[in-house]
Amino acid sequence: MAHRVYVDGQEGTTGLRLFDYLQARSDIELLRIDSDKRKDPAERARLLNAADVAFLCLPDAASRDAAAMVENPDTCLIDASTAFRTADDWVYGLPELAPGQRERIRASKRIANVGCHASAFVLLVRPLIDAGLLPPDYPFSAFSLTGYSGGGKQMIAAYEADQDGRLQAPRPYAMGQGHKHLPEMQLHGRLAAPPVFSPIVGPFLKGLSVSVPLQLGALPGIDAEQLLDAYRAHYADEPFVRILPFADDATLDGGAFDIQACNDTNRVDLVVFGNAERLTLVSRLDNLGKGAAGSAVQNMNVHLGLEDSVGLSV
Ligand SMILES: NC(=O)C1=CN([C@@H]2O[C@H](COP(=O)(O)OP(=O)(O)OC[C@H]3O[C@@H](n4cnc5c(N)ncnc54)[C@H](OP(=O)(O)O)[C@@H]3O)[C@@H](O)[C@H]2O)C=CC1
Ligand SMILES: CC(=O)N[C@@H](CCC(=O)OP(=O)(O)O)C(=O)O
Repeated sequence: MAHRVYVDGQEGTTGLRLFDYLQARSDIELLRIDSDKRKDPAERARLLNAADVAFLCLPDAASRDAAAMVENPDTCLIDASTAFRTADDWVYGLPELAPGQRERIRASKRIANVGCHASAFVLLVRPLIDAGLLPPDYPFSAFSLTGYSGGGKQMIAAYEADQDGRLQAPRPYAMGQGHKHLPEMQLHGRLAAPPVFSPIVGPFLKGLSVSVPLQLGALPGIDAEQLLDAYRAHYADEPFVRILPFADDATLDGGAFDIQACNDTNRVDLVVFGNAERLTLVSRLDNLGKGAAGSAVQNMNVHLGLEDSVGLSV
């Protein structure tokens, strides 16, 4: 029998992308809300409680309201917002996080999907901390370059309407160190303190890359190959994680890193750049794919006991 699936927020950026993934599947029965009722609490509550899996593709406050509407103990919620990513009674929706995470996602009815910047950061640092190669109190920092679809419908509209070209240069933001992904970066990265985090939005739709610089002088005995070995061991059986060989930037992607190379896939690429003194750990993913809707589908697959990759591309 098909799994009944409802997308609350079906006309938003993440919701539309999820629809693309789900519509094509014969094992899914999509429960649709009439467009003019999409903010009607009674209709939303009816569909949320009729679903086996309900995706919340909503702003944080609306996600909290939606979660409170669910009375059916069999409804599994997969929330795309920031609302529950560090909550004790929700499971972090990153199957690759650590041993046992897939089983936790399978067993839980409350799955908090990842933040796009946060997942790209956590996938880089967590295996190295778990392997004892980086200390949790290392003074971490990270840059993230992202496409404007990460800001949802309003930011997409602003970029599409940019008549005077003011948005055509990259724009750093959240410089006051209050970005909403910092708590999940710290908790799920297992860091002693939040990183210094510098996101930058650029004039392209999608694609995201996080860079984490490392000063090897502060990490005696550590080199790039050890870090790559730890990635290879940790991600050995992961269908969506690709470890690139140690790189100098003159050889990869024709001389400049292509942060859109994972677009339209659910893949994340990890690469280590640098020399014997200084390294940069770099990840890239599609912020709407592995950073949002693709990852939400992967979590649903895991929860339902299916192969991670059903309906997703690498
Ligand atoms: N875009 C991205 O790359 C990522 C987004 N996310 C998260 O996913 C969630 C959705 O983001 P995104 O799709 O980008 O946002 P959008 O603004 O594009 O879409 C949000 C949708 O939610 C609807 N909505 C708002 N309030 C309510 C309500 N009270 N009841 C029902 N529907 C409501 C909106 O309705 P209307 O159509 O009327 O505007 C809109 O369709 C957010 O929490 C975001 O932080 C997570 C990872 C990445
Ligand atoms: C360009 C841009 O604004 N991007 C968003 C991140 C989008 C994302 O990951 O979504 P969550 O809000 O669910 O965490 C930001 O940095 O806030």
